[in-house]
Amino acid sequence: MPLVVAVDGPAGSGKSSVSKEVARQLGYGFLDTGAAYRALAWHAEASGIDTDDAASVVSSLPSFAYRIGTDPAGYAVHVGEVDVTTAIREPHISAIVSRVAKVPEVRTHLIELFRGIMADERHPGIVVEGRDITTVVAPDAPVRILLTASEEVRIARRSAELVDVPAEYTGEQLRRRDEADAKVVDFMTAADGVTTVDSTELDFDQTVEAVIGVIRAAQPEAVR
Ligand SMILES: Nc1ncnc2c1ncn2[C@@H]1O[C@H](COP(=O)(O)OP(=O)(O)O)[C@@H](O)[C@H]1O
Ligand SMILES: Nc1ccn([C@@H]2O[C@H](COP(=O)(O)OP(=O)(O)O)[C@@H](O)[C@H]2O)c(=O)n1
Repeated sequence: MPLVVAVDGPAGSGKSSVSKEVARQLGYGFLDTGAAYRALAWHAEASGIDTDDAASVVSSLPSFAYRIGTDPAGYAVHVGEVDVTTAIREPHISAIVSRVAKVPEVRTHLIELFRGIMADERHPGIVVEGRDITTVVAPDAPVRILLTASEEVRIARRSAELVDVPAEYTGEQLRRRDEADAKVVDFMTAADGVTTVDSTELDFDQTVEAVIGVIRAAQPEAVR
């Protein structure tokens, strides 16, 4: 089993970009778990399923042919033969993803898939990021981090990525999604043994350094 670095946090805190860069610098694998929930929402929509109906969402699981690599340099997400890497980031997917993520059968199914990917990892470590990694997916991970930032900063970061979308819409959507997601798992407060990294006042490189610092403190032999 590789060394697991578990990272949770709210939308726009930097989980994905920071975890990917940490993995690259340490020669580890990287797993973005949110991509699977997004891809399932995409798949349900593409199959003409009503994402408000939990039973229909569950019925789409057997045909959900999900593939994601763990190489931080070659990040790509596929459903069957379709490359959905860009499509799953679109605002209309962000708007419906919480509906599929709250279905217990969906979570059980995807958590099993994540654990399989972690067990198969060939790099010496893997950085796994999402909402329930430190508490449910890998509660025994030797390094567990909650990556946070103020809501204002998180909205500003997401808005900077979505230049064609009005900032008020992006802000409202991010707030609404965090609120819905927080009813399913708590990713706003650090569980016992989880170290908080607050990136509000840090730039990207400083945040990467802070996360590597937490890994170094917990596992000195893992980081030269
Ligand atoms: N500490 C930081 N300072 C400035 N920008 C950051 C920082 N961390 C992440 N970003 C940027 O903010 C945006 C959102 O980060 P992302 O990794 O997608 O967050 P999450 O996966 O938590 O939603 C990205 O454009 C990323 O490059
Ligand atoms: N471990 C996880 C990861 C994501 N998710 C769900 O997947 C959605 C997309 O996650 P994401 O990490 O891509 O979202 P961002 O933080 O990048 O905006 C979240 O809004 C949650 O509904 C989850 O329920 N559990």
